[in-house]
Amino acid sequence: MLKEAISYSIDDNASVRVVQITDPHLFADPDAQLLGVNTAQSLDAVLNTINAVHYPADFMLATGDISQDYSGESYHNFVRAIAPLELPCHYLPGNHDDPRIMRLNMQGPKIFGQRRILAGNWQIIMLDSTVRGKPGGHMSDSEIDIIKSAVADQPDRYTLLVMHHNPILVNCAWLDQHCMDNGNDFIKQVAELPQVKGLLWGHVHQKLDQKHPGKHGMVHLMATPSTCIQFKPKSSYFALDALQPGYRLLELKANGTILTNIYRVPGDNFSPDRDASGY
Ligand SMILES: Nc1ncnc2c1ncn2[C@@H]1O[C@@H]2COP(=O)(O)O[C@H]2[C@H]1O
Ligand SMILES: [Fe+2]
Repeated sequence: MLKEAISYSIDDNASVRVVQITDPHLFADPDAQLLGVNTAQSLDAVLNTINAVHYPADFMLATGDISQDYSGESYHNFVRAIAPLELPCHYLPGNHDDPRIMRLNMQGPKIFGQRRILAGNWQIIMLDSTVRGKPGGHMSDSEIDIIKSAVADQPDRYTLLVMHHNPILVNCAWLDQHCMDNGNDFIKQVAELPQVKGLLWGHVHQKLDQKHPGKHGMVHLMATPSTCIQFKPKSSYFALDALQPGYRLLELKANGTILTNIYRVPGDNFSPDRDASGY
């Protein structure tokens, strides 16, 4: 595993620029909807918005729940949808992805499932927080071992840890039951590593930007809106938000700091069924 890293030739004193999209929940059927939103069309709208802002990204991170129906075709639809951006795409599984079907079908010259990305002064580690058959997550000891050996292998690189599930609660009781169930312990362990500068995830279909006091400085904690339906923040029961689909841009600077923000599709073309009680 460790040797399987994808390297980008980016100068050590240059920033690494990343686009993150997450939770597209695609179907084999391009006309299918999730709670009233055509997820293929909302993904296209996000990708068109990313294209329009001409962010000089080096690569894209796709952080899970690529599929909603576990079909191989849904992954082919994803690969086809992102092709016009001509960006390398690194992916990891969410609770709605079957890792085997995902690996088999997320195929293309610029599609990567490798665990490690080396770029500029940074190492990005793609983690699997899924628990087979469950919506909630867990960061296993073997995943934490991957982090520790990757950091030991590249001790002079700043490190961004990327995963699907939220390691901290988002104050939505209905949703927090599906969090990473050992998130506190996970954060405690990785905050001990001076190289770790940020944790990035999806799953909660809403924006979150917090700082966690690590042993060697603040660690960014970042969640990114879905490219389809949005969950209403701080709602104890299942509730959708009228906010539009979104994505995140990150600039991983050569000095280890992270500049980042989330952005949303303009207009209000995507309004979900607000009476929906779940899926
Ligand atoms: N009404 C609900 N109550 C609890 N969980 C739900 C509800 N609706 C959907 N979910 C689950 O919560 C998960 C959160 O986001 P996911 O897209 O991973 O998949 C979702 C479903 O598995
Ligand atoms: Fe999810």
